[in-house]
Amino acid sequence: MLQVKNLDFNYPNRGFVLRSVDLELKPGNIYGLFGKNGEGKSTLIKIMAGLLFPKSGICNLNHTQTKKRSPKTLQEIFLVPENFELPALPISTFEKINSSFYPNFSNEQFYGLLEEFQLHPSNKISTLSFGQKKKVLIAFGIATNTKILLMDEPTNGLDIPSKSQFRKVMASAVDKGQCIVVSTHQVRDLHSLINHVIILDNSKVIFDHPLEIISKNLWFGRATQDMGEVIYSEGPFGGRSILTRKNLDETEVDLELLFNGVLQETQNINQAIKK
Ligand SMILES: Nc1ncnc2c1ncn2[C@@H]1O[C@H](COP(=O)(O)OP(=O)(O)OP(=O)(O)O)[C@@H](O)[C@H]1O
Repeated sequence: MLQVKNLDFNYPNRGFVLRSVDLELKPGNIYGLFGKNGEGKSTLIKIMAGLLFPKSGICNLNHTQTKKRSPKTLQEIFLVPENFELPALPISTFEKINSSFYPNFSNEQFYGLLEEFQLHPSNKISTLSFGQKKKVLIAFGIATNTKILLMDEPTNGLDIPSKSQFRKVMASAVDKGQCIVVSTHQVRDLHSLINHVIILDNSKVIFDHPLEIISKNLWFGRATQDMGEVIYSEGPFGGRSILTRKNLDETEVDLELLFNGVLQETQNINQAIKK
């Protein structure tokens, strides 16, 4: 569905932010996009949304380059950016003006989500807090039912109850055939939500695997000496570790541990997955 091939990108007069990036994003998946500060997550998401153009290589949605910004392509992509400005209008007026750009927009879904987020259609957007504005945009983004839904740090600005509300809404409200990309540092907020992990480091994609394959091949937890070879460990012996799974019972993927492990032991972890 969304194909990124041999993509390079740099801002004017700056070094490369992205180099030789290859990705193949498929419908029905929720991708977690991780990377340290400044590794290019927002840049990649903006390229996917057709807001920035690659220096070389391609980013295609269903064989059409997003940089061409054709209406047919743009009506199938929605981006919830990290920072944004919304007009000083009641939420319902914002919906009426903007929903017409998205042929699969569902009013019912949008107003249902607003209710879930305890917002009223008559609320004037300019009077809302940043977190509440973000909820308006998240609800709107989900209700667009676009083929691609891109979310850059969606839980940034949400309070603790709203973060679990976000997970609940995402799990139940998103179309199961959609392709969703969520970039965040708050890996715990994506717990039980994503089913594919992408990690950017040093301008490159260094990890790109489905959660199912990760949990099939890696073991996460506090290891004892007889359990086998530790690939990555945090703290002294007995700290949280990643092991090759072999005959060990399946464990839940610890996203934070995986992220730290991949940054330190990129090759060994990728090898353990490909064995
Ligand atoms: N408009 C811009 N002009 C020049 N350089 C930029 C611009 N926007 C971002 N950069 C640089 O590009 C690099 C990647 O930035 P980007 O915002 O994509 O990273 P990120 O992974 O999303 O970071 P964070 O996790 O901090 O949000 C950084 O070094 C940043 O300084």
